[in-house]
Amino acid sequence: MAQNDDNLLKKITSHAKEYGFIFPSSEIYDGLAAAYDYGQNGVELKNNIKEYWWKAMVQMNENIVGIDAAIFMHPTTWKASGHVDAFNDPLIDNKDSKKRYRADVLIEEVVAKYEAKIAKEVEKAKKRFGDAFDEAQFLATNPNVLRSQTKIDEIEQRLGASMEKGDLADIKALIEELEIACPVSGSKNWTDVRQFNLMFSTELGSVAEGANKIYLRPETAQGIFVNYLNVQKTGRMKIPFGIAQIGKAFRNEIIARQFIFRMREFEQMEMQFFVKPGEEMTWYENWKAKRIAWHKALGLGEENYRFHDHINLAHYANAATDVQFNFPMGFKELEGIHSRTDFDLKAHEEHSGKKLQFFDPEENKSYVPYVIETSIGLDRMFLAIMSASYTEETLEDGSERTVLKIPAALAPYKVAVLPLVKKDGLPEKAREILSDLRFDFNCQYDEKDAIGKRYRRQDAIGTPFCVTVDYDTLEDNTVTIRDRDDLSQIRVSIDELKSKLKESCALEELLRKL
Ligand SMILES: Nc1ncnc2c1ncn2[C@@H]1O[C@H](COP(=O)(O)OP(=O)(O)OP(=O)(O)O)[C@@H](O)[C@H]1O
Repeated sequence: MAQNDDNLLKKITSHAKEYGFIFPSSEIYDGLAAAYDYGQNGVELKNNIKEYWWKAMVQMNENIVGIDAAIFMHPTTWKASGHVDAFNDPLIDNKDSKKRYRADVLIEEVVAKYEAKIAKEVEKAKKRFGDAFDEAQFLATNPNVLRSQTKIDEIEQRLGASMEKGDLADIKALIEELEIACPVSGSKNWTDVRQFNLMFSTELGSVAEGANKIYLRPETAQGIFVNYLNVQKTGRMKIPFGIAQIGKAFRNEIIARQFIFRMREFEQMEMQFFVKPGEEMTWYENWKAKRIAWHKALGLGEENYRFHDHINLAHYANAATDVQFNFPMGFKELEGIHSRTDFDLKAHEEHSGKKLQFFDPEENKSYVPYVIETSIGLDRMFLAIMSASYTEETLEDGSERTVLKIPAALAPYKVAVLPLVKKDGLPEKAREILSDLRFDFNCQYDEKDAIGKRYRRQDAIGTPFCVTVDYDTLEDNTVTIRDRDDLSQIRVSIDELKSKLKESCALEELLRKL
């Protein structure tokens, strides 16, 4: 996959719409900015991603359980968590174009340009030195690379420190020093930087009853924190233990764009792992390793992942990293792993006046646990899979195909059953096979058009296997299995069809790799 490939993102967006994965929300009214609906194939892929995550977290770990908390929470929750006072993004307007930007994103784009420069130098050197090329050595010694890297470090340190302190004047100063111009007007005529709170608010109850301002949760984590003792007591959980949750979150992002990468309504898969104070760093490293293994087991290409450790930490964290993925726009955050200390639980103790301590029978004392959080955006995971899977190929016979090489276990449909022709008892035989397979797999049946065209339709939605029923099937009870990726075809007896398909597309195979 090429970096910074706007064209690829456009292709994925239109493919996703054309093949029923993602539609713009309320499209008949010209859509709503940055809101999307998942279509008939999209919802299947999304559910499969959820299942992979849920099973890897909850089913495969005896000390992790799940919950499903309400989106609306008592408003004091968000005071305690710091979101009311500090869940802000710095925004800036260009006075000439009247366009609004996130000030930190404008600065990060300069960093991305230096990163692209480094990548270009590496590419050039690779071509020049061939097999003798030592990338690590090159990165550590090449003067152009070192200059760019120093610049990146300087900018990131300064931005991180100003964001941490909320020093808006310095963020503006940095924009001026870097001579950042508005991409629309080309001018450097900027307003001051202002804070903008990202939480959506609404009112609970009718105004007549005395309305109460409440928020749509901006993260699912707080629903876990306020329930941690309920779960611990009723589930007889002992530290260390975790609580997992999948659910919607809402953020009034200043600029929501890049398809489903940044939306105002999105879904998170979060897990909070409660540990003994002092043991958090061991667990932090442990979860980093586990989460990257979960990603890599999908086979989307190990080179597409990297960790980005935070130098400047949020007020609640004592260590944090992002799992970045090589999206069409370059490497960007896909998941965050944070050591959140006891910040949240202590804050909820203070604001609620309730004790949130765990009694540790081994130590014979009570304490507020420390927390390691893993937090991944479901929609971003969806986009990661779509970007790594989207492939345009020219086949041996010169024809073109667009194929989604989605990991088989996550594909919306695992198998399509296709009678070679629509007569002579083949459709009946195909339906008989289908009626048995559908207990184990999400299947499609298609008898319309020539077989080649039907294969293409399945390629476009990422179905890993097509089972073709032909005249021989009626004679010897065998069918052909066609592989989406290498186009190989094997003949198998109908009796072994299920087990053959299971070998390649059962979620179990993925989970066993972890
Ligand atoms: N607006 C959004 N749209 C889609 N997914 C999101 C959005 N904001 C956050 N996420 C997802 O939720 C995960 C955890 O949220 P977290 O608060 O750590 O994100 P973040 O650091 O604010 O993300 P970013 O820096 O990209 O805004 C992110 O890794 C991302 O996958």
